[in-house]
Amino acid sequence: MTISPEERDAVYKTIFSRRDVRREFTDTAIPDDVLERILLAAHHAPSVGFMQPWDFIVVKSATSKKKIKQGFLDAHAQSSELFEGERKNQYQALKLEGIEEAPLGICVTCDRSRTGSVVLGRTVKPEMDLFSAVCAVQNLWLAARAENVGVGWVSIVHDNVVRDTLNIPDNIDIIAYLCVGYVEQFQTTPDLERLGWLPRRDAKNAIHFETWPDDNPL
Ligand SMILES: Cc1cc2c(cc1C)N(C[C@H](O)[C@H](O)[C@H](O)COP(=O)(O)O)c1[nH]c(=O)[nH]c(=O)c1N2
Repeated sequence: MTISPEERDAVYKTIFSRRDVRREFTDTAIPDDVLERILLAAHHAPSVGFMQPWDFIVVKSATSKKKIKQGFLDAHAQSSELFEGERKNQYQALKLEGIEEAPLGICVTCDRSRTGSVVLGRTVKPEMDLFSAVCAVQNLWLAARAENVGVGWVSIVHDNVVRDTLNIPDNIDIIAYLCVGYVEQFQTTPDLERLGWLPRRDAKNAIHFETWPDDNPL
């Protein structure tokens, strides 16, 4: 199957216009067929040894969202102590989640023992199963963008809060808590760039040939 130039352009458009969404969610419900397509795309991610270690927990209840939001507030307060001076003020002014505004939460997990202890491709790099679950997150994020649905990743919550709220067993790793919903708009630049937290690194400084450069520019 060949991808036509128009289809290729749509893929790049999706990649470059994907954003982490934290504030622009609307309450419009996501139709079941749209959610199914997004989750099916996530489920078709590559995975080490084809172990497909992920599960997706769709969270709709206001009670669960409230608990996770409280977990965010606690972790955020702790995190802000790690920044100093003006940087701390800047950190505290950022909106870094849309847990209660988003109509859906999706928790992505990883079952590291799903297909037994020896996994093709994981034998010398044990973290490959976790990376596979992250590939599922990226598929989900891009498929959502193609459906004009926004996604925001919230990692400023301790795992135990998400685990207790969603009844996730101890042997299952928590990879991501995602806020998902239709949005008023997708920003053209990342919020952290637009608000002066960090600039986008020049792509040409990230791409090297043959060896690690002597002087690796930012
Ligand atoms: C693993 C991981 C974890 C997080 C994120 C991303 C990833 C990949 N990001 C989103 C992140 O800030 C964002 O992707 C970058 O700022 C780039 O912006 P765009 O995604 O291009 O809009 C994120 N954003 C946020 O507001 N709160 C968070 O807790 C996190 N956590």
